[in-house]
Amino acid sequence: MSQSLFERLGGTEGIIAIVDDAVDAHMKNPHVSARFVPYLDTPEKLALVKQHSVEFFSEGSGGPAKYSGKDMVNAHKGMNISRDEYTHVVDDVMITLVNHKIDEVTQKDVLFILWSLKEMIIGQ
Ligand code: HEM
Repeated sequence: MSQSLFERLGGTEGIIAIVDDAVDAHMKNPHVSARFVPYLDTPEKLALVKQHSVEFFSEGSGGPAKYSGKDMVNAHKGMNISRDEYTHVVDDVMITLVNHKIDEVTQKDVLFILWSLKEMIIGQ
């Protein structure tokens, strides 16, 4: 594999588009929408969370960005996210990757990263 994960996700532009569409999908997914829809009332906060998510996936995939958000435990602290909610968020991300025509090896790479973060996100 010669291209980095960052490159295979379409670089910064690609990751921005994926994060936008994944967050839209969370807003429409009845299993998790209540977690995300309130951010429509605070667009600056929504933009910051999206920016942090772009930085997170850029840095984690070999891109140039420096992540400036909270660590995964603290970012989700006090939310008591369930395993079911976690699975729905991962589904939304994977469907977004398919919609963006991201190849299957790259889908697997992202899935593994999301899976490896699971216990930092559930039940915090
Ligand atoms: C699947 C793995 C997940 C990853 C990699 C992830 C990643 C992130 C990142 C990078 C942020 C930004 C943190 C910051 O701004 O400091 C964030 C925030 C957030 N995440 Fe997640 N997340 C995941 C799963 C979930 C799930 C399952 C939910 C709820 C169902 C969720 C709900 C939220 C919310 C509501 C915020 C905004 C928190 C705030 O107001 O600062 N996340 N997440």
